[in-house]
Amino acid sequence: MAPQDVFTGAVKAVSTLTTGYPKRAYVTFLAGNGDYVKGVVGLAKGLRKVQSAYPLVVAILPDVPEEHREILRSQGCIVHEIEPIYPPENQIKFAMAYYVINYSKLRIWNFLEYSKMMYLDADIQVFDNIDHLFDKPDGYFYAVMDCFCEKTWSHSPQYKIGYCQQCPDKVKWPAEMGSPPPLYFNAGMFVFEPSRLTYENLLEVLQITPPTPFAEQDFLNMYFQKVYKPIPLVYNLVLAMLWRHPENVELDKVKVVHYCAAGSKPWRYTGKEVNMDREDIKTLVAKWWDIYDDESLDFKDENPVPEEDTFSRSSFMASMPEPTISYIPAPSAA
Ligand SMILES: O=c1ccn([C@@H]2O[C@H](COP(=O)(O)OP(=O)(O)O)[C@@H](O)[C@H]2O)c(=O)[nH]1
Ligand SMILES: OC[C@H]1O[C@H](O[C@@H]2[C@@H](O)[C@H](O)[C@@H](O)[C@H](O)[C@@H]2O)[C@H](O)[C@@H](O)[C@H]1O
Ligand SMILES: [Mn+2]
Repeated sequence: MAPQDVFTGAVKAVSTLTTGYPKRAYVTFLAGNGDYVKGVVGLAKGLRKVQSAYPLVVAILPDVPEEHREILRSQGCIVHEIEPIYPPENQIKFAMAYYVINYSKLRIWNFLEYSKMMYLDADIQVFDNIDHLFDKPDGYFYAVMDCFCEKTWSHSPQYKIGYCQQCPDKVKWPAEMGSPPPLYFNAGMFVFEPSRLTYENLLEVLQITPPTPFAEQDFLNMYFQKVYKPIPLVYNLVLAMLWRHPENVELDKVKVVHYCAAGSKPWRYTGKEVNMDREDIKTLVAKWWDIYDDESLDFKDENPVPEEDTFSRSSFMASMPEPTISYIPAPSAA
């Protein structure tokens, strides 16, 4: 079966069958014992600030230390340990060497207790409520279009001729190069449906797909090409858009900011890298810190439950209908 056929024919997630209630959640990914855990804490607090109705699940690799896992639980996150996924043997030079760990993100398709999820990178912040995206019709893959103008794309034919899907009429795709590349999304944010069938097929297809510079982002673009639906950039502002395509950006309307430009990770920000001394970047980094430092946004655990109950409680909560009130995650599931 071609990838997209498997996707559209996918079996609904178990949760819809067992509870009748569509279980929804945000999900992010955390690897290593470094400082990305600060990104996840910021994201958890940002979702609380916009009163999201859904919990934040964190897919963590085994190398995330217990201390970091505890920090995440104390912030109301539901912590799921996953096994890494590696691409087939290859000599590829990834755009960033650490991108090889990002294939592990694919485990989230196996989070079958949820019928619909929104993946958000840990270097993303949500400044306005975006719960409505969960109501988008099933059967598609929703994400924001990326930009090809940064040096990270210098390996690509589009970069070499100065073509970018964000401004397809500026440098037109030459007819002699065939049809222009299909619309390409940034994989830092997307709305998807967990499914056993899709999950197993993703892993099968991955093992026969030669890796490419943008790792799992390239792979996901290939896999979901036929069912990909672009959504407005207000849902994932890739920072490079500010200097590459300012005409496409209305900063005061942006709901989600993706701190993916080199030097823009707020928890590591020095302002020294190219473009990092821009006033809009300084403002966006400060906005991230305002949330991270806001103690009123810390999770209040009214009825703590000992850790060993975490999973039983979360599976119990998994069978309960979604809370219709603001973001109060399973008291102890986190
Ligand atoms: O050391 C790392 C590197 C990456 N990540 C996770 O992998 C995602 C993708 O990496 P990154 O956001 O740095 O890629 P970019 O969007 O900047 O290309 C991050 O947001 C994190 O969720 C992580 O947990 N630890
Ligand atoms: O592993 C590949 C990564 O590729 C993407 O990041 C890139 C991409 O957006 C480029 O277009 C930008 O130029 C670059 O800055 C940025 O880091 C995703 O954000 C990330 O989640 C992950 O999938
Ligand atoms: Mn990112």
